[in-house]
Amino acid sequence: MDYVVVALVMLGVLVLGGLGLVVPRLRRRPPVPPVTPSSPPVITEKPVPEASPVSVAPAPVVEAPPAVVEEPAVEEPAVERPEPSAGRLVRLRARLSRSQNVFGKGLLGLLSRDHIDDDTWEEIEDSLIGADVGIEATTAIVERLRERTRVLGTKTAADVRALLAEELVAALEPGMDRTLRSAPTGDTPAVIMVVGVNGAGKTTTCGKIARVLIADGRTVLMGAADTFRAAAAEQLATWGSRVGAEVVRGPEGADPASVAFDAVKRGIETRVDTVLVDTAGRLQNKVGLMDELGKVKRVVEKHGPVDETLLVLDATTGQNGLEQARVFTEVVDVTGVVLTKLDGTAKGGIVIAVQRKLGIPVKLVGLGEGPDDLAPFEPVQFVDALLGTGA
Ligand SMILES: Nc1nc2c(ncn2[C@@H]2O[C@H](COP(=O)(O)OP(=O)(O)OP(=O)(O)O)[C@@H](O)[C@H]2O)c(=O)[nH]1
Repeated sequence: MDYVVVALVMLGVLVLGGLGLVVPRLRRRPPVPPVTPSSPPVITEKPVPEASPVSVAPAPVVEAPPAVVEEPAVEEPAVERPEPSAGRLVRLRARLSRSQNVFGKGLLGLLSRDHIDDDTWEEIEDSLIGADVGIEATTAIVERLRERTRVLGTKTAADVRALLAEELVAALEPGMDRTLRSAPTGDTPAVIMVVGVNGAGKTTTCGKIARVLIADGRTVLMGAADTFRAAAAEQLATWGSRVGAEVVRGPEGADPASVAFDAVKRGIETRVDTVLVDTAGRLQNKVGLMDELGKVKRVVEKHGPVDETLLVLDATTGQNGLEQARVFTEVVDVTGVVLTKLDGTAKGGIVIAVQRKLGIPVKLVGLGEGPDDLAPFEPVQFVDALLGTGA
């Protein structure tokens, strides 16, 4: 019996001991059974917690299209702030690199020779003529240089550079008035007409001038009186919208004089400082078209005098452009020249020829296709750029 009691006690101890071992183990285990049923969501959740912002995003993104923040951006085509006009020639001086080769390297090299004989002087003349300075101006420049180098006994490169610079600046007639008459008279805006042959860069120049004026604090309106070429009005409208300038245009083929008249009328009503009138390109030998240009001017003058008539000349057309220019000056009283595309030629000397032939100041120069690649012309800076730094 005792044995039986002892065996039962031992059995009880064993059972209790076994339970004591098992229960703590069960407790230590992660609560697997509850986890297992919910494991599928856990798996999704794993990437999801990190990914949730993204995967949640699709929902708002669906709404995003209407809310696309681009819409307001489309509404207000951020009005640009053009670069100030001051210092542009200095900034763009490298654009004259092709001309710099002629003037800076070529001429300075010749003039710095130890002994300048007649052949060298002829080479110097050829360089100037090749750079479109024109025969008359070249003769005058070389004569003065010959005399001054002889009298002064100039030898050093720096002295030669200074002499050449002086002569080129003198040939550019620095005393000419190059201010752009763009200031209103009382309540009447200044009117600037832009004329020239086809493709010289008139529309582009109108847009660039608007930017120059706006940069200098003026308000501007443009009239698209180039009604031949539908794209011209479109082009002008684009230039205008970029700087917040109103553009007045007529239907395609409309009378350019009436569009120009309406533009000035609108400019007076809205009290802008300056009205720019773009005209269609025309060949100087087309009498009808030249008469039409005269008419545009006369009609605009019903509002008051035209303050500035700018002739746009393509510098790459060289001496040929001068004949065209002369005819324009006869039809409309040209008050200033804009020489475009000087960046694309080695013939920067055309500036000298233009002024000498026409007796009209070059007021602005185009040095590239960029919106702010138009610079007020300044003889000393221009010559400095032609001769290049360190030359
Ligand atoms: N490289 C260079 N290109 C220029 C310059 N000025 C204008 N152009 C380019 O010359 C081309 C003709 O310019 P437009 O302004 O359309 O000429 P336009 O005189 O109005 O032409 P029409 O209305 O057909 O007579 C364009 O491709 C301009 O980008 C400049 O200074 N440098």
